[in-house]
Amino acid sequence: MSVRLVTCWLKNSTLTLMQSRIAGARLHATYTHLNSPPLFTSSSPRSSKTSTPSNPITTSMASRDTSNQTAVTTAALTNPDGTLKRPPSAFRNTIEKGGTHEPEKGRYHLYVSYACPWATRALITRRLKGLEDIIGVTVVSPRMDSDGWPFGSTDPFPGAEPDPFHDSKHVRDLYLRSNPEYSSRFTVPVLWDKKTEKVVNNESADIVRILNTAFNDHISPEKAKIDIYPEHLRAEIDALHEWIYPNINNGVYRAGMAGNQQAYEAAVKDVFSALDKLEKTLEGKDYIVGNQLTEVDIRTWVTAVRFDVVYHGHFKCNIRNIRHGYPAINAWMKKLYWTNPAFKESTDFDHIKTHYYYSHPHINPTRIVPSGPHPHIQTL
Ligand SMILES: N[C@@H](CCC(=O)N[C@@H](CS)C(=O)NCC(=O)O)C(=O)O
Repeated sequence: MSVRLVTCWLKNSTLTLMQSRIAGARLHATYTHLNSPPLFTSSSPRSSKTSTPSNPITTSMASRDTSNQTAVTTAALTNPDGTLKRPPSAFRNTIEKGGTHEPEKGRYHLYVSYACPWATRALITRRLKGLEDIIGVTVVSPRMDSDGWPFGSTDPFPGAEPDPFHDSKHVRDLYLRSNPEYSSRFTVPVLWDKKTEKVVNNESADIVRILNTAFNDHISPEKAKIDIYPEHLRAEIDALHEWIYPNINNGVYRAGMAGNQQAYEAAVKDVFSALDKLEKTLEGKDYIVGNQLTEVDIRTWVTAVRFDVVYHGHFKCNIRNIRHGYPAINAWMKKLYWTNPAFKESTDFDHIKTHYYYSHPHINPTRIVPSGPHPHIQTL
């Protein structure tokens, strides 16, 4: 029997498809990998024609747009040495005035899963910037099947919705509508252009920055003023992404998806060393950088909020938990949840727990979703 396992992992510039073969009780995985260059560093080359300081999404994204679309034809799980591998995101276009995708009210749509930390980055940013009337959202079922993320019409699950515009059964149908030749992973989030029927971008790190600035002329001055990647903090933000992404955001996946003991132990060590460092960074502070909410908070928070609930158990990141082991991280995480509706309203623990425990049968073959732990963040 051949089973395609898909998981929820990424880098700010990568995505993951796992395809593995289960023969009897044995699981054999084949892996491919493509490295993706880091995005949006302060020193990234930019096109002076299309890039402005306030819009860090560049034409270099567009020029990379199709380069990897057909490059990954088999799924990646781990390398021969047991470490996690992942291919890069394929659609890297932007929304900008004068570009292929112009900022327009009602033209764009986000397809997300509440379970996915990368999709949740986009949801939080949309809410934070007050883009609810500008960009629609559709939430898929958290239970991935052999065709990937199903819409609510295919897999009725509380909170899961049908595709409002097409007869899509799965998110993959959108990708194939956009590009029938597409042969890589069918990941969320997807930023969709209803006018051109194309995926604009499927990389959450890009989408967060697109939403940060592209629609500023369409929202209230108050919301337009919110800038989560401010010029004066960019170097610091970029430097934080350099260690938070590999060791925390992707670190938990490196631990959970490790193919052997050695790879697992190395990953877990990285996770907890980085959490120790983050704890020190957050002591006495409400935000990770400076005195204001930035994209680093958003990108780190989506992992932190899943930590005790799924990464501690399902991904075996169980040296400490956030609740008891990291008071400063815990306080920062809870404060954002309870004081900023963008965070709480983008979080659904039922979708989160169901997705992880259901969708990785190589880790949890019974697909039983554990009763605990209760998401402690819900208690003040
Ligand atoms: N590059 C993406 C990666 C997103 C990603 O890996 N999403 C996972 C869910 S958390 C997914 O959709 N996986 C499906 C698959 O691998 O086929 C991003 O950051 O936006």
